[in-house]
Amino acid sequence: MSLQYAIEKQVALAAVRRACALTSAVFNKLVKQETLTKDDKSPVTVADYSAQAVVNTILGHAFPTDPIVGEEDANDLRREEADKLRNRIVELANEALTADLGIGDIAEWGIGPGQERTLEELLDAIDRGNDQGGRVGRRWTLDPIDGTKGFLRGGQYAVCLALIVDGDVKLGIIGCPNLPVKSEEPEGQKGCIFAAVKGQGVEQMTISGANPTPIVIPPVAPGMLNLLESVEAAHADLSFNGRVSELLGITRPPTQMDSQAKYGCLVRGDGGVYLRMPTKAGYREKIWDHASGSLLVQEAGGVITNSLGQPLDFGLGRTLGANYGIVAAGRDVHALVLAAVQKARAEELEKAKA
Ligand SMILES: Nc1ncnc2c1ncn2[C@@H]1O[C@H](COP(=O)(O)OS(=O)(=O)O)[C@@H](OP(=O)(O)O)[C@H]1O
Ligand SMILES: [Mg+2]
Ligand SMILES: [Mg+2]
Ligand SMILES: [Mg+2]
Repeated sequence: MSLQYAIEKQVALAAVRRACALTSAVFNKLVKQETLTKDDKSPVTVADYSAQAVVNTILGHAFPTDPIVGEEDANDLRREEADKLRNRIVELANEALTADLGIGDIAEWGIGPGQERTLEELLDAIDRGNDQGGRVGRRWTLDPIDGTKGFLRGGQYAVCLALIVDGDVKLGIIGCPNLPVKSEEPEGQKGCIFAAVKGQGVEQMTISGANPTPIVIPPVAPGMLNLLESVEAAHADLSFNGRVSELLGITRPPTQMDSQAKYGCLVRGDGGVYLRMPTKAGYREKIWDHASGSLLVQEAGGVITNSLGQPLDFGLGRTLGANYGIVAAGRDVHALVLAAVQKARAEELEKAKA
């Protein structure tokens, strides 16, 4: 008997691998040489659109009735003046879709030599990401490039794809083209993929899908705890994180890193705590920014909650609803971290009253 979600995992890995190859190619060919135009760079790049086109094309082929909650849409691309951008997307997406079959790939998923798509097909594929999410049914959620700013800086970014059934994340993939395979060798081989299936644990493999290796969050040696946090100060309250570190007696500096690559680092033990508190009232976290990471944490033996200690709810729509931040850590440290977060929050409220 085959494992549950085995086909979904194979297809999702194929899609994420092709999107990772595409984003790496864009960085090497266009970003490094500064040939992206201003329009390509802000607020989303040609790589975000092309990667979403590739992943949604493959999902649409393999699972034609599954809705997709994707970050991007093709509205701006359909404008007359976006013709250059459109041409680039067709070129990049087709290069990725028609590349030779790799580990586990099957041509029936619409990939491999000769499987070019037209501009209209690719724009429609991007717009397949327009599902509104919800409590009932099966759907995918995609962040074609999480950490777009990290991507443009040549730092960390991730291609993130998850399958959600009745609000519960069943499969989560995070592709990190720039992440060192071994954290102890930061200048060594780069590019890894993390894959988690509910009830089946987490694997780390190379960016080509080779050497899948099960991983669990290792116990943290005393004094070795540190925080994994955003690079962008607008995305997380970094001074709050400083106070939490102080309360926990953490002396190691935080690791600042863009994207859900942070969740990959957490599960393999590069830093013991993921902490992300809101910076401004009103911002709601998007499901594609945390679905894959949340399953990784749970399947690697960790705990992920909001700052009230409640589970994250992926059945509310495109967002996680009211934002009480996100706290993730190994099972042995999560309660300690949560207590420190709540103490720091109470101090803040006291100060605001005074
Ligand atoms: N105000 C605010 N608060 C919280 N989060 C926000 C905010 N604004 C944006 N975003 C989302 O942050 C995503 C990037 O993830 P990170 O914050 O982990 O990495 S980073 O260091 O900020 O790049 C980023 O994902 P991408 O858009 O895919 O890059 C955003 O969805
Ligand atoms: Mg974005
Ligand atoms: Mg994102
Ligand atoms: Mg994104």
